[in-house]
Amino acid sequence: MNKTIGFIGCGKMAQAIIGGILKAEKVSAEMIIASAKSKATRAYVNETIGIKTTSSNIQVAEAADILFLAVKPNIHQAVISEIKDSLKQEVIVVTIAAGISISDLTDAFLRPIKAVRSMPNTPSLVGEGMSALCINELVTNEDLNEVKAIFSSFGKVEVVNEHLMDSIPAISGSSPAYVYMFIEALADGGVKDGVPREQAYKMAAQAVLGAAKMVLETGKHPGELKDEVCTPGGATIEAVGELEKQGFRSAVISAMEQCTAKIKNL
Ligand SMILES: NC(=O)C1=CN([C@@H]2O[C@H](COP(=O)(O)OP(=O)(O)OC[C@H]3O[C@@H](n4cnc5c(N)ncnc54)[C@H](OP(=O)(O)O)[C@@H]3O)[C@@H](O)[C@H]2O)C=CC1
Ligand SMILES: O=C(O)[C@@H]1CCC=N1
Repeated sequence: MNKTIGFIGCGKMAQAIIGGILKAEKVSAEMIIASAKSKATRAYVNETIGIKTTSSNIQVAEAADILFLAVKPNIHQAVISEIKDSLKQEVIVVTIAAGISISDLTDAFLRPIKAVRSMPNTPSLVGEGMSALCINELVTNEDLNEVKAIFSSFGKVEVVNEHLMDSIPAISGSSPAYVYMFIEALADGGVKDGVPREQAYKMAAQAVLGAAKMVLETGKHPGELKDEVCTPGGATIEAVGELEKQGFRSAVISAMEQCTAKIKNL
């Protein structure tokens, strides 16, 4: 792709996206430019990821054909005020910020812009991201295909109606955090029984990866796949019974409700 991709903000999520794009060889490092607040982040990104970095958000805005806003939601508005007069005419602006709506974006620019609201996740770094997108009416089919090509270079992408966007972080944007907690807990349980910690992490992570692939590749209902593991009268159903007793599923659903409530208030 022969487009300059700009990132304003280059923290954990932007680094995962840039790493994913570069690994997929979709865009070369010279075509990506990012700004960050601290010298430490700029030096780290420049040295470890190999892209150009700058302290000037305006420099990024002036260069970008596709401009990612990858700062926290609470400074989104200030960053847009700073760059709004420096954009290329046909730029596509992509926010990754949780809770920032298309109308928040377009209102802040004070002129019609091509706007994409997205919710990616950090597994983008290893090419296994899950991103949801929605667009405004100025984004053409060609623009959308270009944006989808970028997101699909580092994982899967779904276009959704904007009214669902506040619910996506709980499912796929934030959920890697809970999955890591689950992997840690599985490993701790193994360590408790004497399994060496490194082996326990590998076994737990591979079991999660394999189970996820089974859902995606067999097309079977997760409940059916669970039933296939539960040998009648065996050990797994004992674990399943205990998880139900401890409120495993309702804990996950309540956690997601908290996550979505926070997104709506960011
Ligand atoms: N982390 C995740 O898993 C996900 C995050 N998001 C969204 O991504 C966005 C960033 O989150 P995350 O990467 O976790 O946060 P980070 O704190 O890691 O990154 C924020 C970045 O913004 C930079 N920054 C701060 N102020 C400015 C400024 N005035 N101008 C330019 N850059 C600035 C920071 O610079 P410095 O490093 O120097 O402080 C940092 O690089 C958020 O809106 C979040 O909702 C979306 C999906 C998943
Ligand atoms: O914690 C957050 O607010 C962001 C949104 C999704 C993941 N991280």
